[in-house]
Amino acid sequence: MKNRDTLLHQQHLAYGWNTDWNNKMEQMPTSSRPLVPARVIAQHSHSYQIMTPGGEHTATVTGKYEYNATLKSDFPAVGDWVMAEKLPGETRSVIHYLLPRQSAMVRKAAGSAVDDQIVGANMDFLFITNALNQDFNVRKMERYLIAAWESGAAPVILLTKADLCEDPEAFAARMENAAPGVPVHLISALQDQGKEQLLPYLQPGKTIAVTGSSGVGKSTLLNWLAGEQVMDTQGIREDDARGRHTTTHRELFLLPNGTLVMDTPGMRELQLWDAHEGLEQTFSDIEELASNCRYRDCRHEFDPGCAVLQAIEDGTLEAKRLHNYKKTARELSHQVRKENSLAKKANKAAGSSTRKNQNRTKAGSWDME
Ligand SMILES: Nc1nc2c(ncn2[C@@H]2O[C@H](COP(=O)(O)OP(=O)(O)OP(=O)(O)O)[C@@H](O)[C@H]2O)c(=O)[nH]1
Ligand SMILES: [Zn+2]
Repeated sequence: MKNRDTLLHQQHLAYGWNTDWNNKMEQMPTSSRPLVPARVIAQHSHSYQIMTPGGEHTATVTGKYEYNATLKSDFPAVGDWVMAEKLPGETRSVIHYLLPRQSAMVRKAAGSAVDDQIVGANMDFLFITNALNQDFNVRKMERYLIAAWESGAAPVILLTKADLCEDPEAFAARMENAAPGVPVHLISALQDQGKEQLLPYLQPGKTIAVTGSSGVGKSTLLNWLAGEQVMDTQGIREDDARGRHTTTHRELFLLPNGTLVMDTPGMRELQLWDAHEGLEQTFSDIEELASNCRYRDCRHEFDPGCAVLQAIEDGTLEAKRLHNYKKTARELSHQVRKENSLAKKANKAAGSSTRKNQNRTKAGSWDME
């Protein structure tokens, strides 16, 4: 029995617990309850799967947690570390509070400035995938990059299905231009090519989220990295048509080498909102040039002494890239205005019920009393 406990304890440690998390836990208010740290590995509509020192448990949040939560993002999400209490004699736990997130992918609920949802938390790396077929789209990748920079995780671009492309290097070069400072890797899961480039990310205890549009090969990639079938792929779904794939639903997997990988939804569902920091990082080449424009509020249009236009003239910057930058900046500003006015309307309608929101504590800093 002793052995088994030790093993499970190690298994828990393998889910990414480290001294940083231990410090965060120690900064939390003390509790008289026997709380242990656990990591959320799947989210269902009313419950979670969590990995505790005693193995995998089903869990729900306490009533007090629910009462204090005002935003969707206050609730645990896949990848979160929570403090949980085991229910006696059961493989079930209750979640008392959340440890402050180190990084988070946020999905804005459409039409609401305040109600955002976390689609993945505490990732170290974000693999942004794009397939080297008709799917290849620089502009789409720029949007993913903005979200990635906003999340706090380090973005890595994977160009998948390299076997389908005549000149993959040319596409890689285009992507590198569009993603300054972001590593770009060419891979083919089907032909087992390029895995060695991913080894620096595949470290024990590190968490990698994989994102990208449907069909780019995310599931195939995860299975390839795992060296076994951990995800259903589209090819397989087609074979067993009538919903026979009712395997237990998991969103955070432990690879045999100790790396954690997370499956996240595509960006179609991820609205960009108030992402100006991410915009600046995604277009850091333009931001850097702009710092040399004569006027601080240069619009890079017809302005004299514009370093950005000069770079286009010199051929060191693609005109298309400036075009994308401006277009995205406009979209973001438009989105912010739209959401703000919707939020104002919602606030008016809600009246006094928003008072609770103003008093709420920040996500991750739950008061234990
Ligand atoms: N030629 C080629 N095809 C691939 C490769 N990787 C995946 N595919 C194929 O692309 C299709 C989609 O792959 P999936 O892994 O299911 O894609 P996904 O991104 O997980 O799709 P969703 O689950 O819809 O998000 C399947 O038919 C795979 O066999 C690759 O490296 N080369
Ligand atoms: Zn300028």
